[in-house]
Amino acid sequence: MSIATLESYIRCVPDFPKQGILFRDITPLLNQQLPATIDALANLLTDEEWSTIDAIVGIESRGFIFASALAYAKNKGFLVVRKPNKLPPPVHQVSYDLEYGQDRLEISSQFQPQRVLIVDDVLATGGTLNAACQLCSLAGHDIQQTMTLINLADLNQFLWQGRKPRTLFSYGA
Ligand SMILES: O=P(O)(O)OC[C@H]1O[C@H](OP(=O)(O)OP(=O)(O)O)[C@H](O)[C@@H]1O
Ligand SMILES: Nc1ncnc2[nH]cnc12
Repeated sequence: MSIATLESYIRCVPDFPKQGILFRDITPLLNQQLPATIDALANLLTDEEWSTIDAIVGIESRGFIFASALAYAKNKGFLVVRKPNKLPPPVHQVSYDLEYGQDRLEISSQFQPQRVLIVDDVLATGGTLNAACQLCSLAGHDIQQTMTLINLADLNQFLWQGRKPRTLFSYGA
């Protein structure tokens, strides 16, 4: 399955959830092409790169879909970055800006440091992925790579320690 064919399952919805936002609806892709999408995401890293990863960090909530499926496919551990007041203590917290709003994210501080890949569905302004990177660092994890299904490249120039995220579908820039 080509990347262009997979991309055709993403629906563009103007002015959702607010005027001026072009929302990328991944639900048709999830319904029709989830296994092929997970395979394509897994192929964004080489076997050598996968060998450097102990656990995949998923960002609530759409990030959980891809991160947990990748953890299963690549036989890796799974860690969660969650919205506020969902995780029991002890946690680390970071506040950040969204394309449409403000939020806070948390990670558990109960786990030993691990070599991680951070995964989300969409990279828009980069606030969420940046917050997840900060949280992983606070928790002592070693960030090997970041990955998103979609990069809205007009809205960010995201780099973590000089490295670009791995992305399947990039729009703009
Ligand atoms: O790059 P940014 O501007 O930070 O935006 C990207 C984030 O926005 C969406 O999350 P949302 O908070 O809507 O949560 P959801 O996954 O629960 O729908 C999306 O799933 C990303 O996590
Ligand atoms: N434009 C967008 N489409 C889908 N999810 C998003 N999350 C943040 N911005 C988004």
